Amino acid sequence: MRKQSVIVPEELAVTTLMAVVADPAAHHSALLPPRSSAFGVRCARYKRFLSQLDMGSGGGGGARISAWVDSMRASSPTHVKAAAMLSASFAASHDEDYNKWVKQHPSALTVFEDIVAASKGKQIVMFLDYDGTLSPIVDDPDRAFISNAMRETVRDVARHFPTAIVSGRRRDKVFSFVRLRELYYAGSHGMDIKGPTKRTKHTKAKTKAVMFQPATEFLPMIDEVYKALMEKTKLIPGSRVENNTFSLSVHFRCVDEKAWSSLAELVRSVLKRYPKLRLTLGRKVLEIRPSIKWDKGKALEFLLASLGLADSGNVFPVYIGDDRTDEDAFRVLHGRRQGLGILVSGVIRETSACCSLRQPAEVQEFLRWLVEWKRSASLPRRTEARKK
Ligand SMILES: O=P(O)(O)OC[C@H]1O[C@H](O[C@H]2O[C@H](CO)[C@@H](O)[C@H](O)[C@H]2O)[C@H](O)[C@@H](O)[C@@H]1O
Repeated sequence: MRKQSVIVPEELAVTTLMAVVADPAAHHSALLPPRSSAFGVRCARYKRFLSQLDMGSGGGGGARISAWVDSMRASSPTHVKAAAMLSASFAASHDEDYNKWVKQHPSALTVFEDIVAASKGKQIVMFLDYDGTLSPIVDDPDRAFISNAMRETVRDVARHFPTAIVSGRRRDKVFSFVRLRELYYAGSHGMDIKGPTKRTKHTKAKTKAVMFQPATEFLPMIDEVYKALMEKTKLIPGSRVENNTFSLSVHFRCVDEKAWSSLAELVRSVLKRYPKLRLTLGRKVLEIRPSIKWDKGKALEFLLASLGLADSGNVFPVYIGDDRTDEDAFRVLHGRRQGLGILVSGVIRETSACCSLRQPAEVQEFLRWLVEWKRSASLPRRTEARKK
């Protein structure tokens, strides 16, 4: 039995401001593979899809920023509103909606048997986001540690399937948390890719050389903006700028809501001079990155190609992520009609993922099940081989 859910004010505030500025392009979410699905539950079709917030700093960017600031103000719940949201009637009606949503995006644990049936005969490739997926969201980005148990689970996963971590963070920072050399790492939202430095049965010698950085020309610009933001954000208590090498994160998790608009204005004023950079919104974080056509979805495609699986019909990529930036990868899977996107969320979210998991603990459970399934599936084969 799944736990009852209550939407938290933070999620509501961010979701509301996203709704105001997002691209209302229609999009359908469907279970993959959509036609030959072996899954018992079909995903619903969404009326609208909130594409990733993209506030280019040039041209109309200013107007869109104001919309963002306005919606931020409008959507920031006061304490009274927050208390009302947590009232019994709010919780009950939200639970009803949430249960409907979960029917459309079933728990990957509930439909586990269907997932492995759909992957039968195919090479599973695992793509894992880091923050909010492998580690819980915490106030201090430098302390978003992965647990030892999760690390061991990911290590086991990598023994059985080619595995990549795809993160908005700096590649070396993610590596310093995860410390598994047998994985692929795609940092800076996929703009900094490196293959495993430890050989596994999935990583042939040549994959060691995998290295791809499509945005190197932006490094001086990113560095300049980092310095400017570090200086200016000193004025906003609780704000924090993180240098992710090919992108920057301006955190507002610890900023008083009353100062959000000042922070947004300040970021806008810096970015005005850099039309080649764009701004997107994550979980209480503004992400600044080059406006090149490269994202986590492209990184997924690049990694499949590096594994020699780009055009294979026999590949089953599984992408697990919690962030809006992960939607790019979910969309790629949707477009390829291949594999499975799993959104990590305990609240209703518009997504192109087919399945859901509520939190990192459930991600770990799912990964463990996958390893167990793979081990037991290869047992008879191993026994046969020993007999010969
Ligand atoms: O792609 P991801 O691996 O999910 O990285 C996205 C951003 O994650 C981090 O920020 C988020 O997690 C922090 C720690 O829990 C939290 O304090 C923050 O509010 C979240 O937005 C990371 O610090 C960013 O650089 C990443 O871009």
